[in-house]
Amino acid sequence: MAGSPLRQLSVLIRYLRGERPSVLLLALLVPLGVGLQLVAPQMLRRFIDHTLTGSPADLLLAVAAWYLTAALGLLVVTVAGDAVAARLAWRGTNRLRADLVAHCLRRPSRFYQRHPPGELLDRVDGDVTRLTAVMSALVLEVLAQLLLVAGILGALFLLDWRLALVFAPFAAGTLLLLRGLVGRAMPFVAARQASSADLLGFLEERLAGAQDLRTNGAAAHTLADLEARQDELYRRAHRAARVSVRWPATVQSLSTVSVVLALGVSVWLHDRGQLSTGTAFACLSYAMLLRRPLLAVTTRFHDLEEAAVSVRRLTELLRRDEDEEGDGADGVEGAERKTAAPRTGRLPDGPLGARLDGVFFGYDPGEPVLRDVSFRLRPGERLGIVGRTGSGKSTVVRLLFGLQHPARGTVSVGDQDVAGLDPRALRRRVALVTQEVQILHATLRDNLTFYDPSVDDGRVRAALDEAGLTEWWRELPDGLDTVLGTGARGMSAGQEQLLALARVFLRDPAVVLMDEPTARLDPHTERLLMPAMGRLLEGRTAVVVQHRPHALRNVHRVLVLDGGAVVEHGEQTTLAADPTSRFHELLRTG
Ligand SMILES: Nc1ncnc2c1ncn2[C@@H]1O[C@H](COP(=O)(O)OP(=O)(O)OP(=O)(O)O)[C@@H](O)[C@H]1O
Repeated sequence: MAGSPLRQLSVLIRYLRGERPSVLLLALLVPLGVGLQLVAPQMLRRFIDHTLTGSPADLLLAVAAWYLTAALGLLVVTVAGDAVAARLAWRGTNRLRADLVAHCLRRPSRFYQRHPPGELLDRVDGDVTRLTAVMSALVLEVLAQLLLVAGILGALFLLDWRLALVFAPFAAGTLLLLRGLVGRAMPFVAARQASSADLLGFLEERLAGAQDLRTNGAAAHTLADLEARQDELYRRAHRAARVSVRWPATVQSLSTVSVVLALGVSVWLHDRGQLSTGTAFACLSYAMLLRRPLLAVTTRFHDLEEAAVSVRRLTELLRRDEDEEGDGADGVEGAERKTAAPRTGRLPDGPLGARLDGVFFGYDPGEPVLRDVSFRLRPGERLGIVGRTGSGKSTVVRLLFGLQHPARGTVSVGDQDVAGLDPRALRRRVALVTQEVQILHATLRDNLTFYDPSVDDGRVRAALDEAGLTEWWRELPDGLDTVLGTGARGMSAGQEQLLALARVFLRDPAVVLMDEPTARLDPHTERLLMPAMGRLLEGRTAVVVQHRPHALRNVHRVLVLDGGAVVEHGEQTTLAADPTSRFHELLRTG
């Protein structure tokens, strides 16, 4: 029974820390329940023997009363044990779930590329819920049942040592067989669970993009894809079930053998006058009782193996892979980490400049995305970056925001190397606006303050006004308390983007990074956003990435990237007026 599933499950023990009273109560209830189950056949034995020997009625009544008391006691103990175990399991798994969510929140973007939301949901909720059921069953059933097997053998020994001699090898053999079987189904269960997570990831992705799929006529293909994945899941689930069902069937047959054995031995000893009728009956009761723990443990195997696979998947998710995923605290991709030195640097108050010096960078080794990129922005200066798709524009922004670090060269903000800055300190002074805006299912206030109660409503209102959302938010039914997001009040794409700007106004950063914030907006909405963007950039150092060069406004200088290299860099007005410049050509060709 100390096979691999139980070893896997032992990692859960740390989530039960602080639950000592409940664990102690269970440690009391489990043997008590086992004891009560063991005394019942003894009562029966006495009752039968007293009946056959013509004992007085009040003695028989007393034995019957004790039998009933034991049965009632067993009921109470079982219910109490179940309640304590369930509470223990819920508290433990809640801690595990919180640990997982905290871990996911610290992971860098690459982690989310590797684990789509559907798959994470399957782990954080599906796997953890599976464990809730098994954690209570594990503590109660497996321990109690093993104890019961030992107790039954002990009771048989007390009845007649020859009975124990017959049953001990049988029980030991069955347990040994079970031990050998533990873990056999795990690879199949793991394959089924992986397939199920894959299906959930697929569903989440396709449902999120339902509108695009429908408008582009890809619905039929999605359904065909779904069918293939469902078939695969069915095949794997079927295989796992086939392997898992073998063991209960084996134990069921062996249990039947044990009852026949009990009958045979009891009748033989009874016939020879060496066993009273009551004792023969008690022996039969114990043989029947022995089936229960063996069968329970066996049928629990399936759950145990499922849980063990879930634990393995969760441990894999929780494991920190420094080389691949960064240190988890700052969202920096580890492969691009330039230095392992602690990032504790702070930025000075007041306006900040920004610069890149001879920066080389690649997401994958041997594939440079930026090549010797340099520029310098004085405090309050604004740079526009243009270039074709894939030329490396967003990557420059990601480097300045500290999401990645260069392989060679230096990226600095406020004359400090970003690689040495505390990420939280950096993000207090540098803000990033992209085309992706996440609206939380929370109040308008919380959507701006991110649950920081120290931000007063006056500042929140001022930020909304500066973003040009005055009319909109004043018409909301509950003002700042109006709940936004999924299933609540809907917002247009332009309003969402303005809300993203309001978040930045509220933080009042020294440096603003804009990565194509208007890319998903139509030209009309884009124009509506321009005044707010102008106000946000005013007086701040900024880098604005634009795919469409004509949309580039409010910048002093322009940098043109091509294939990761700077091919042009100069004053926006000068370059726009020079018909030989790349910027002029981009403006002309759009
Ligand atoms: N996370 C990533 N992992 C691997 N390669 C990436 C990653 N992000 C971007 N790239 C690659 O790096 C190159 C530059 O990408 P980047 O997003 O910086 O270009 P861009 O100029 O901003 O493009 P666009 O205008 O389409 O947004 C591209 O070839 C892209 O495929």
